[in-house]
Amino acid sequence: MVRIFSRSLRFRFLAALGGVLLLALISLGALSQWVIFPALHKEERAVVMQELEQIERSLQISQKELLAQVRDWAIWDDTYEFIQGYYPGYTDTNFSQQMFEEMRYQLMVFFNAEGQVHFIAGINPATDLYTTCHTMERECGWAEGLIRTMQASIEEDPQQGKSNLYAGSPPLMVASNPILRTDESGPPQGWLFKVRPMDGAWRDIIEDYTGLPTTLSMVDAPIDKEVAVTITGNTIQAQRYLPTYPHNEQIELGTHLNRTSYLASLETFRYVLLWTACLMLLVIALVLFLLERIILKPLRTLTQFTQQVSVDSADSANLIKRTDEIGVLARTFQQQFKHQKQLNAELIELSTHDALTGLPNRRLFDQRLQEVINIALVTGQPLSVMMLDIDHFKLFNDHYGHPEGDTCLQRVAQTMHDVATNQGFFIARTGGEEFSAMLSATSATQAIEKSEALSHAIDQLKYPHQLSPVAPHVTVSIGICQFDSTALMTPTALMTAADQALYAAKAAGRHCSVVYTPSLANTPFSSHNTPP
Ligand SMILES: Nc1nc2c(ncn2[C@@H]2O[C@H](COP(=O)(O)OP(=O)(O)OP(=O)(O)O)[C@@H](O)[C@H]2O)c(=O)[nH]1
Repeated sequence: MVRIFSRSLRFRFLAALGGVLLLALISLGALSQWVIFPALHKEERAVVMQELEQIERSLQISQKELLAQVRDWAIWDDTYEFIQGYYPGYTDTNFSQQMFEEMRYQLMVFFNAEGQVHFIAGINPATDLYTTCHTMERECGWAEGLIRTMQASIEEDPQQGKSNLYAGSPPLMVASNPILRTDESGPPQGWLFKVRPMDGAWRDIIEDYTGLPTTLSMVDAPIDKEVAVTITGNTIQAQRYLPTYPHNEQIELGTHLNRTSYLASLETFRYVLLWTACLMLLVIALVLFLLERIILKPLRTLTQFTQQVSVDSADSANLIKRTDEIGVLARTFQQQFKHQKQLNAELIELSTHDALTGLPNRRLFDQRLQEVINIALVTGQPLSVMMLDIDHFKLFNDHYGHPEGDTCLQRVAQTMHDVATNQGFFIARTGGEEFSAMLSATSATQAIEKSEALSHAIDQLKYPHQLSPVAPHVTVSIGICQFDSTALMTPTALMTAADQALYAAKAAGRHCSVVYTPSLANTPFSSHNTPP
């Protein structure tokens, strides 16, 4: 059963479809895992990196702005005079805590042409007190470290005119420029440094400007990469590691992005994926249902139909009525069946009937005889058989010719058939001009009556037989034998006995009926054509 199912069209189709479906689902999963999800993630990284670049640009703008401011002060004749000691009122006129706070400066340092401190102004980050000094001692001691770094920078690069980031808490933005005349003629008379803290206020400005969350901190341990992207829970962070002067520390400038929208698109995609898979399953289920209804079920019915299992069922009737290919096939099969049935019937007729007379032949007679003997044995009813032979038929043939002999055989056979049908017994042509009859529920005495009816009917034909010494017309001799159930006669023995009775009839002058008696047992048979 399992084997038949596994070979069936339905199973093979289901297996193939299952395979295709599995493949499609695996492909969908693989596509999501290795193409779509990474693409979404890449896009998310690109977005956060873009935002970081925006913040970096703002930082650069901020640095340029500070540089522009320091340059503005450094290339100013007042400053030029001040650094040479010609303008004593310069500091009173131009410096105040308010100016530092408005400009968000932490420190301004003027160096003379020898690189020595000329003037310092700044707000101490520890005390928030505004101080001005001419040396880096006492009130301005807090700035000493910074000032030494600036001096090292001047020694390293007297050209200055640049902006650097200095390590610190908070980190610092430092811009410097040589002090020159307004027309920038002549050698520099010193250097001016401006320091702006990159504190919370600075971050707020950057955030206002970019609209992006910004983080800024010193890196504890050095990191050997310029940029990093990390994901923590629902947040993706991007960090840029900026070097500080004099290149021994790093500032981490970063931004972060809430992944809600990314996770939402991921969720939407998964949802779409799930629904696609469900839809695929639904479509396949629908296809299978339609396939079953439209093709497989009719095919099954057609198969049963072709196997002749349910030719007459309602399903088969519906099958015949169909207008599609299956209907055409079913009608073709039906025609074939009819034709085959007809051929079979003709074949059976040919194999069991005599071609000349149309009467049953010996084969059918022998089959029936065995059956009626079995019935007689069961029911105990009498059974008789007859053997009939046309008298001097050789003379008939010799005189009238073989074709006329055939016609005579047909007329005699038809007459005997009519009588047999009328009297209710079975008759067959079992030899050339020899016929045999079997009479169920008939004793030998009753059989004599029927044999006489047969003989009389043939006489009535008055079929001319000029050379017959018996009569001027065709006559028959008949041998009769009743089946002896007690002796358990075989069909052959029964017919042999009837043949012996026929021989006796021939011997008795023909045109008569003789019933078999045991005294005839030694009579030679099948020689009813021989007695004179
Ligand atoms: N026309 C024709 N003759 C046949 C056919 N079958 C057998 N015969 C003839 O029937 C004849 C039988 O002859 P015999 O066996 O000598 O018997 P008979 O001449 O009838 O003599 P008895 O039987 O002794 O009366 C033969 O001449 C066969 O040729 C047939 O189909 N057609």
